[in-house]
Amino acid sequence: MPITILTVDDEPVQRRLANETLTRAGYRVVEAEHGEAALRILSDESAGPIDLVLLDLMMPGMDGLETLEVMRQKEFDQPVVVLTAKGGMESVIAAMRAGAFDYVVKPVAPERLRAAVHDALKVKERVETPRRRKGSASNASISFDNLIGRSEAMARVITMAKKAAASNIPIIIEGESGVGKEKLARAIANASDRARKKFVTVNCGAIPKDLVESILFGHEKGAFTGATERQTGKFVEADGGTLFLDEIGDLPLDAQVKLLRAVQEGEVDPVGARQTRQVDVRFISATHHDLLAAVQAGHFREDLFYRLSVFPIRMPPLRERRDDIVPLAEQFTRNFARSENAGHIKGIDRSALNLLMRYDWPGNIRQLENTIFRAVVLADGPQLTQNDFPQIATQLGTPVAGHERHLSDREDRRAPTDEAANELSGLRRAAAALRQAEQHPTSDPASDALMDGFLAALDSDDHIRPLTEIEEEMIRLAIDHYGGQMSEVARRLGIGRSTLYRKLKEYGIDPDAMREAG
Ligand SMILES: Nc1ncnc2c1ncn2[C@@H]1O[C@H](COP(=O)(O)OP(=O)(O)OP(=O)(O)O)[C@@H](O)[C@H]1O
Repeated sequence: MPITILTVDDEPVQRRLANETLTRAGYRVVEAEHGEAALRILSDESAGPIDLVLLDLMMPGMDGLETLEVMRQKEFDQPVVVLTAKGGMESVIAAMRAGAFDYVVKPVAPERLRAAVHDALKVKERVETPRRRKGSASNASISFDNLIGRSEAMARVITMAKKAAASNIPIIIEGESGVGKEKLARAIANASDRARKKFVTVNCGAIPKDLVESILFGHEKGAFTGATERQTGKFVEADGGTLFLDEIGDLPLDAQVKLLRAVQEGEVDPVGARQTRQVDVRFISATHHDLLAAVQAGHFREDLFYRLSVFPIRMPPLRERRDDIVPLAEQFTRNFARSENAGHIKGIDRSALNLLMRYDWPGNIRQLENTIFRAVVLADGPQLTQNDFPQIATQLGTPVAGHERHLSDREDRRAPTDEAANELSGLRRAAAALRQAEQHPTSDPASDALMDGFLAALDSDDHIRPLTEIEEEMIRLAIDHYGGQMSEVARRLGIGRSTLYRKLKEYGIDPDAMREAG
């Protein structure tokens, strides 16, 4: 079966252009003229599997972003490349946040489209290969020693978790999705005296409501229609070991009653069984909800809450422990370079690390891990650089610089594309950035220049800017770029530290204030 791409665009001419390029590259193409039609095709099994979706963002009715969001809710996990008109950066950023793999600007240059599709399919294929992605240590070897936690916040979490590991008290780990709650739970279990016993996980949010009891507590053969075999519940499975109740806040109220009994008495009643069964289980629960608020709203039983949260541990999101970003990124790079046979990648450079440090990571460590995976699979050079993170660069407002470079790595530079021909030159772009800053007086032109990682050479009237202004901006840029490490700043600028400090005074630059404003 050839690889199939679904192109979704309300404009027939655009569809035809994209289809020609894709068909010529050997793909099978299926078309939809709006979001609803695309979702119908994705749900229709007789239409055959769809490997990738090329999605226009601007469409009447359900637009591209809405379509992407519904796709993700319905768990259609095909990579999505979005199409945008020039100037549609806001919706591109939103689409990237919603999980789009890449974007291409209309009019679409054939090489650019082919490169985006090729890259997306390459990452998809690697994700789907059965061999386990080794970004992290395997479950059995997870210990406090291989948990990365250089930040103070994470060091506190680990100290608390070590204390909890020594006892048998129920622990609840609170934190956003992807912060590492399960990983911490495993480290606790592996450091406890139950280390050699089972660690059983239940995702309470993923169990269908009418199966919760049977999955947790088990059932006898014939206990209900469809119970053709006896099933040992998760509690019995974990007997003697640790039971990890993930997303505990999603447990339905009636299952909470039974859970309370199991926690209090150490007894479970398999569905349809005549006798109760004693179990010896250590509980670690996790939630991304505010469980106390759920108690107050009547969605979670107060008695169960107090039982489970004897020892609460709050895991801060990655954006509150930025010191962990660099060691995590370095470790993921090393591990993926090994597991993905990308031995040519020796590490990750400063420019990339600086970019990753500036991003907020709404999907936390899991998102960072996936981002590095994608970069390792696609990078050609010996080091990952900021150009290998076009998605992050786009969301940070540096799309052109990041993306353009990303393109040029893959395109024939001798044959300028329509898109390349339409790009503004560096100088013009710098002037445009400055003009934009003028139109939004709250934003400071210098910091805009910092954001974009380049210095504007022209002012709003297209005249060359004075050297002193550029020097001041360059110093600010360097402080930002090297995270406030002043000896590095001086070295890179090619001046002595005392000259640097004199200039800071002259321009009224306060590196500490800059760092805090971060
Ligand atoms: N300290 C760490 N060092 C290295 N890798 C980590 C660390 N914490 C988490 N990870 C990795 O990040 C990913 C997400 O971690 P984990 O599944 O534990 O998060 P979670 O908070 O339980 O997520 P969810 O709430 O979505 O279930 C995993 O692949 C895990 O191996």
